[in-house]
Amino acid sequence: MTDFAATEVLAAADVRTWVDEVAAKTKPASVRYLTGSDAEYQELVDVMLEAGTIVPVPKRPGSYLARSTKDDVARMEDRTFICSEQEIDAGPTNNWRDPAEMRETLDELFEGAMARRTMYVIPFSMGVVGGPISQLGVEITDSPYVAASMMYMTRVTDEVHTAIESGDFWVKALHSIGVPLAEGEADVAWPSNPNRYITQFPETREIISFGSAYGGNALLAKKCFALRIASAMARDEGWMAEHMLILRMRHESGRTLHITGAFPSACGKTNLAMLQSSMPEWTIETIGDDIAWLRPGKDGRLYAINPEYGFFGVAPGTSVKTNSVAMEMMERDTIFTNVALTEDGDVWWEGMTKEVPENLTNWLGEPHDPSGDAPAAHPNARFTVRAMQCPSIAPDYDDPAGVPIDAIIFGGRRPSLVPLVMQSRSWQHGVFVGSTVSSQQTAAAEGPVGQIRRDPFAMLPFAGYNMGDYFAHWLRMGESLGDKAPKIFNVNWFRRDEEGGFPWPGFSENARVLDWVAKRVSGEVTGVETPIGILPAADELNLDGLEIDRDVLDELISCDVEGWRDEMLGVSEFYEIFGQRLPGELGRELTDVKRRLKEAAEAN
Ligand SMILES: Nc1nc2c(ncn2[C@@H]2O[C@H](COP(=O)(O)OP(=O)(O)OP(=O)(O)O)[C@@H](O)[C@H]2O)c(=O)[nH]1
Ligand SMILES: O=C([O-])CC(=O)C(=O)O
Ligand SMILES: [Mn+2]
Repeated sequence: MTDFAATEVLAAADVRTWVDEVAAKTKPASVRYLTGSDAEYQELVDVMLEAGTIVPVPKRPGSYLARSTKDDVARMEDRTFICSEQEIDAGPTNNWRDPAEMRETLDELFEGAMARRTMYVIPFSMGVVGGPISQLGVEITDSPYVAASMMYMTRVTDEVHTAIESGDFWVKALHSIGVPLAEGEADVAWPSNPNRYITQFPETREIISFGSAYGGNALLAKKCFALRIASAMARDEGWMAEHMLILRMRHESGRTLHITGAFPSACGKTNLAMLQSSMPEWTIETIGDDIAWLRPGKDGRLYAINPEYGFFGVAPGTSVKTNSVAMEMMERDTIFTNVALTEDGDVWWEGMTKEVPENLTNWLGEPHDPSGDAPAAHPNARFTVRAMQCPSIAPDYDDPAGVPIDAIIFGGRRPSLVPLVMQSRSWQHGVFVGSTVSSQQTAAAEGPVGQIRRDPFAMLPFAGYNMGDYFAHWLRMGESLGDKAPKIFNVNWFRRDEEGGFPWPGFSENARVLDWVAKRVSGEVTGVETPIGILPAADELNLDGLEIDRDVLDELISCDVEGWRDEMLGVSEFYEIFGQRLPGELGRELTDVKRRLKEAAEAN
């Protein structure tokens, strides 16, 4: 059954055992081990071209467009399960299933699931193989789209087998689109099964995903491993797995700082990571755009790596004006998913240019109707590209030791109330701030777009265990880091004015906020103490060359006491769901904020 001759990969013995077991159950026509070569990538491309899964994008060498079905365009949070032995260990924010029951359900679904398909075995490393913060995994999938995407997003290499053979830990990640073919049955361009399960078994560190081929549901190294499984590993082993970008700020004086930022899906991580600074004294280097693994180093500081090898970014809204770095990065060797196609063979999406080109083919492959409401590209259309193609990538972005973090920034999409930037009073207060992050929902997940929900640490859909315990883990990390802990901030680029516009110009101008963060880290500015945290004093934000009304800006950096008192009622309600698992420290922080707000209200 197993077709070793095809690649001559000497797979690690326990990988082979697992592969044989899965193949015996799922009954693929053949098994193909990948080693990460260009020839293999080309082979996957050829398979997909033949099947109609992708079409070339002639204007961009080595680039392709994949069109999914209408129902397989985003993460599906209601089909995502944490299968811990005890329900309480999944916590109130996760869907829980009993692991034995879940396995039984999946066992049935996987029976013969890969019939007449090729089963790909993909050894991958998150971080450089052998790095002190790195981890290994093997994904099995019957989707060539998933296999090709994994080759861009992770380090696919048979060195993984050598490391496994020498005893290194690895994660099993099993995926099937769940569409076996009957004898002679023709395939469709985007096969997927509407009966979907994205399951994580945090205790045995396993992932099993069925039915969907969409990124977050199927590229199992990403959200399933690097966040859900890794967060559980990190809790047990004293490190952190976070939904964070990582960037380096380099000042013309030579000073450098490293910052991580946790914003919910489609709330600006990729854009901030690739920021083109509007302040000439600062240059930004990209280290990661979505996931950070952090570990205390020998010097007691917190070090972060980007475990990924590529970017799976949101296309709509990306333009030469908003993110020229990303636009340049996508000029070649990019897999686009669910974008529109122009008449002359280029990709297009809403926000890419002001003018909508004529005669677009929309993401469904149909003629676009410019007079209608439907967008040409799906709002969660994505690009997949290797990190090294990014013009702003830090030359040492894959240093296995990571970079020492000076500041952590939380944020979300809040049309009102939440100021442009704020610093927490302490690590503990920062954990309170992170635990209360909330944001308007975006198209990155199925569900109502625009509704505000709590998304603590931007990890609501990604914590692999009880979120109350996750808060406690953050508090513990702060205790052990002591005065070497990064400073914690909160930002909001998404305030709206009465016309629905963004009063803060955002994008490159966010450099001005990073500049204030840097000055707070060095102690060059003092800020103003308010009940919710430290806000910039009126003259502390550098506004040189920026056209913004002073009153508008003042409102963006003020504390609306009454608004915040209401907000804290919502936080109290949210905290109740954690019961006994809510760390006492956070309850006390909430009481303190409420008291400070009350005092401020009475002083007025
Ligand atoms: N108004 C405004 N929009 C922004 C800003 N930064 C990003 N956006 C828009 O927000 C959307 C998502 O931005 P991304 O940077 O891709 O978000 P992300 O957090 O990386 O998203 P995921 O890949 O889903 O994790 C895009 O349409 C951006 O154009 C900003 O500063 N201001
Ligand atoms: O995981 C995905 O599918 C895309 C992504 O980055 C997110 O939703 O945060
Ligand atoms: Mn992103």
